[in-house]
Amino acid sequence: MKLSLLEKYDKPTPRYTSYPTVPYWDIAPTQETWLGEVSRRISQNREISLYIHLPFCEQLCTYCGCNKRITVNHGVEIPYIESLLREWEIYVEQFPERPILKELHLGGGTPTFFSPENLDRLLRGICREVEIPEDHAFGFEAHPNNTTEGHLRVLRQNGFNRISIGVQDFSPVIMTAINRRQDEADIYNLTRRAREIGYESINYDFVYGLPFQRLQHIHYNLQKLEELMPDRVAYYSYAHVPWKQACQRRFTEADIPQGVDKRALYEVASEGLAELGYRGIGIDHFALPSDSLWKSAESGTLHRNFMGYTPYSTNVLIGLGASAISDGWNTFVQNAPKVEDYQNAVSQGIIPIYRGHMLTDDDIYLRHHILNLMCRFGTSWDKTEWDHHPQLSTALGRLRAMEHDHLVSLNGNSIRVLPNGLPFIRNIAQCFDARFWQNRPTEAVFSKSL
Ligand SMILES: C=Cc1c2[nH]c(c1C)Cc1[nH]c(c(CCC(=O)O)c1C)Cc1[nH]c(c(C)c1CCC(=O)O)Cc1[nH]c(c(C)c1C=C)C2
Ligand SMILES: C[C@H]1O[C@@H](n2cnc3c(N)ncnc32)[C@H](O)[C@@H]1O
Ligand code: MET
Ligand code: SF4
Repeated sequence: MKLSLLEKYDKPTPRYTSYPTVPYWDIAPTQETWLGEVSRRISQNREISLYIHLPFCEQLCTYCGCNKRITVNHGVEIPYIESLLREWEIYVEQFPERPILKELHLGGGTPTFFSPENLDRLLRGICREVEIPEDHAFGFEAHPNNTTEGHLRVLRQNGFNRISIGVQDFSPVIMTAINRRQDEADIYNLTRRAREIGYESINYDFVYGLPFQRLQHIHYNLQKLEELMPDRVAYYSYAHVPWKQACQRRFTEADIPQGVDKRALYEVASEGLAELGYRGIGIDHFALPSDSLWKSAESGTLHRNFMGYTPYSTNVLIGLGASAISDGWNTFVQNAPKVEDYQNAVSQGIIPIYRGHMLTDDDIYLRHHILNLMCRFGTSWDKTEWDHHPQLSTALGRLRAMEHDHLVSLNGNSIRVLPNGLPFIRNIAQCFDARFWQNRPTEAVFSKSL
């Protein structure tokens, strides 16, 4: 990659898991409005997705950008499960019909911090109220150092067919640098057992740009990938957001690969993955051609929400738990991030809406183009849009500079991302982010785009 391009575009940029992005949300709906909206959408179409946030971890990984709570006290498990079930009950009381649960994701923190028995109790409580279709995608984030045979079995019995293993990097020196205890043998065993028990899709999460990470570490990861061949791989760019995550302040900037050095890590990883037969999907995702994510990318039905890329686009995504985000297509809400605040509110029958947003017609219009760019690397419009959406010509004005840099090609009524532009897809999508350009942040909010 040319240094000049990298210097020009490697700026703080949203990841576009939503539009508008979270810092630009304005007015949250009331609980009544939100539940009314959920109910209205389910009466149109019963398919829903569910995200459950399980925030506890025993040990703090210093690179981590997620909402987590570190504790070794497992006494927190049962009260937290009770809160989740209570929150679910608030939703269930409002459902006009029995929803069809198409997608279920347990994220964290560390879902496998919870005992298999407690997870079983949670899932039975959830699934009692829904229909589960034959073609469903239930997955969980598994920490290799504490996922047991018991977890694999109990989750499989509850319909789970996907597992996402947090590998991050195979090299012990990198694990030490980020204060993460994890054994290569655990990843091997977990992968093998998950296959034997019947999980259909195994994903590995990796991160590039971690402190002290060099090309040799990426090559080592590729060697392990060749042996283990998970169905999917996510290779995330390390999001360095020390203003938000105090734990990241333990790294000095000099320890963290940046600029061309960081970019080279990704390029070696993605070339290596291609040689192993993986296909790139959107940003930072790869899948074998047999995997549903690749099939949906091929057929143009790929979708992106708060959980990242997904083959499904359901009517409503409900997020349960501290900090969880719900997406009702025209309305977003996020729960209180602090565990205590979340639990106190729920115990009083209140969904702790911490912030949210009701999309305007302009937001909905611009999101359409941003989703097309993030999922399909191009977007188009028809003539009438010019008259009704003045933001279109403003966005195209911004894209001309990128055309000059051979990142995109603009034709009468469409744009297409060129191969040179793929690394800059977040920057390209940002041309349509009217809220960003109207009110550019004066302080650090987003991680850098590369
Ligand atoms: C599957 C688990 C989730 C991951 N992220 C989210 C979930 C539910 C939710 C989420 N992630 C971000 C936002 C901010 C809003 C937005 O960009 O639209 C939300 C609501 C972005 C984000 N994610 C991470 C960081 C440090 C940030 C903020 C800074 C930035 O814009 O980059 C960390 C992180 N979490 C997840 C991933 C894959 C990841 C980093 C690559 C999972
Ligand atoms: C859910 C997944 O999010 C990724 N993840 C967690 N924190 C960060 C960060 N700061 N930057 C990039 N990726 C991160 C890990 O790969 C984890 O497995
Ligand atoms: N906590 C688990 C891990 O680190 C899941 C991914 S990080 C949210 O492996
Ligand atoms: S990376 Fe996973 S285990 Fe580590 S602190 Fe973050 S959520 Fe917890």
